[in-house]
Amino acid sequence: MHIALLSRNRNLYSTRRLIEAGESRGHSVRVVDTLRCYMNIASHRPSIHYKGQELEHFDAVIPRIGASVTFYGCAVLRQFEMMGTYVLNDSVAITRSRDKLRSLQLLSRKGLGLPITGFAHSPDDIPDLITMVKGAPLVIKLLEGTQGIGVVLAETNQAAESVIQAFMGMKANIMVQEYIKEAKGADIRCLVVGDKVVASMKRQAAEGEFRSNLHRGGSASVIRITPEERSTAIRAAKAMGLRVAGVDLLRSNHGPVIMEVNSSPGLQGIETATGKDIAGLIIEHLEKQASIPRKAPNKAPPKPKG
Ligand SMILES: Nc1ncnc2c1ncn2[C@@H]1O[C@H](COP(=O)(O)OP(=O)(O)OP(=O)(O)O)[C@@H](O)[C@H]1O
Ligand SMILES: [Mg+2]
Ligand SMILES: [Mg+2]
Repeated sequence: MHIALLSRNRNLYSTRRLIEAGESRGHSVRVVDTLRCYMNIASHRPSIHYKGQELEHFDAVIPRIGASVTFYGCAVLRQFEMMGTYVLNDSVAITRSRDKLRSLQLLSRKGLGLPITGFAHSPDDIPDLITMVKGAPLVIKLLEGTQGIGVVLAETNQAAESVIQAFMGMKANIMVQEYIKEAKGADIRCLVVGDKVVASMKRQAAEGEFRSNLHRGGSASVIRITPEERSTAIRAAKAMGLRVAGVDLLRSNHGPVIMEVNSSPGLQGIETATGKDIAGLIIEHLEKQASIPRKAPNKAPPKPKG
């Protein structure tokens, strides 16, 4: 296969590993810088231009689209879809995954477990909002946050109220969530490829910290997940329409609850923690999927609603 790897930087761990895995399985892999793609969208024959030339035909595209380039990256990916190219995760699913509220609403509709989560616009509704998520301690999250930045634990209702007021005053979009105390600062990352969890790891927050993000000093280790956790992760990826996803779960008293679903999950942490060749498994999945004949080149497979 000739594979396009949409990525801003070929030196990133995940990008390097996917090139390595693709080439070692006999494929050619070209790194295409997402932000250097441009296109004439009104053309009868959709195509993509790149650094002065038309891009060649690819059998498959692996999108690695960072949160800061979601909008442009998804437009580029959509163009590949219009050209009939097989994409590992499609643009609609990636767009959906980048909106935390929309994702949680969709997962809730599918009956998946979530922490009690609320959101509101008006400062007048703050006290009610706090009651709705069962009061402090509670977690307040910026919808656009990443790497644990913008995630705050409020220990009292009073603290919660002032933090929410402050965020609202800054016109920041937030959600308020029940604090899953029993998770004890740990979360579980399940890496889903196709309809399987191919690897999972536990991330434990550093001493005195409740956020388990590796960027916040958390540490990763291998973990055995329960059948319920496994099926929750698979159902979550499916609900989002993602073929490859990083599903983050918390172990709560009422079973696994989903925190978020990532559409470009990093490979470094999970490959290091588990010693598994995840990049290889992704390429293997791509080989199987891209070879399935698709009916109309311009039509993407059916997608879940929302
Ligand atoms: N409701 C909650 N109860 C307990 N701990 C939580 C809760 N929400 C978040 N956390 C902790 O805070 C960490 C960061 O939260 P979250 O993953 O939602 O945001 P983020 O990491 O900033 O977003 P992203 O993963 O997209 O970069 C989680 O990994 C988890 O350890
Ligand atoms: Mg997170
Ligand atoms: Mg995320």
